[in-house]
Amino acid sequence: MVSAEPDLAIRVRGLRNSFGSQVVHENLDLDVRRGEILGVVGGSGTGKSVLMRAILGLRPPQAGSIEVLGVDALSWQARESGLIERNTGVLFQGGALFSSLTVAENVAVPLKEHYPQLPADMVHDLAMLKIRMAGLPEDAGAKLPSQLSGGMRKRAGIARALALDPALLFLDEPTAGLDPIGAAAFDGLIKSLQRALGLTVFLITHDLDTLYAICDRVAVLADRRVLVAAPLAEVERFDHPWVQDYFHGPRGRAAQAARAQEA
Ligand SMILES: Nc1ncnc2c1ncn2[C@@H]1O[C@H](COP(=O)(O)OP(=O)(O)OP(=O)(O)O)[C@@H](O)[C@H]1O
Repeated sequence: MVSAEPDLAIRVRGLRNSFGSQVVHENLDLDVRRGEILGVVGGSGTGKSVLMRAILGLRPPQAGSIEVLGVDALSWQARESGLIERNTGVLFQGGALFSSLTVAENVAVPLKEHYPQLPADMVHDLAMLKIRMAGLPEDAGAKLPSQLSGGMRKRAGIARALALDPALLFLDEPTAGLDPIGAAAFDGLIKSLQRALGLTVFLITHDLDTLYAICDRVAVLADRRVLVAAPLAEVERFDHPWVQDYFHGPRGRAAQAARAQEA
């Protein structure tokens, strides 16, 4: 069960995922290093979310191996022990908060599930701490998700993802639907949390600004596998039509120019 590569937070080898006759991944390999923010990009339908769900153990693959924090994620021991679940926080697309619970109650859900013996006032205090860490005002805790703006709902989702003090954070298109200023602020939050807490972050995004602002490396999904996983400068030079369109099309050029101006 102990990994031969302790600097890797996630190690995927030979992954195959399919739905009926549709093969989404074939022989896919990916490494995520401890303490990095890895941006995961690719065209729509290339299987970014399916990959995240496989790593999280939500949908077993047809073939391949997945190690998370040195543990074989596909083994029954990993599933039974809840070890990976306790060490991972997830922000799904749209936030996936319970609409009938307040923000504080939402953040308390994983705490109550994993630590049922914790006294209620301690659960509440911990939930409020995570809410503040996510950059929300104190009074957001008592509100329902429907009473928050889209950006605040995403912060509430981050607060819940941090509830169990995870080592790994999974974010599925965290800035989708945010205005550029809100998106930049959210990028800043992810980066500062990653630094302060030493998190490893697996970040699915279509947002070029996010890639340039906070990602240490970028993995590109295409042709059913990870084409390249490397620092941006290297990925930009990768010879593949999708990569060239994405990074050197009008939006890619704009994101690069914005970065150059800030530097
Ligand atoms: N439960 C499912 N049943 C059948 N097909 C599915 C299922 N989940 C995903 N797929 C298919 O797998 C492929 C990859 O889906 P996925 O959601 O991972 O793409 P994605 O890269 O995250 O796309 P997007 O950028 O649009 O969110 C798609 O063709 C999708 O239709």
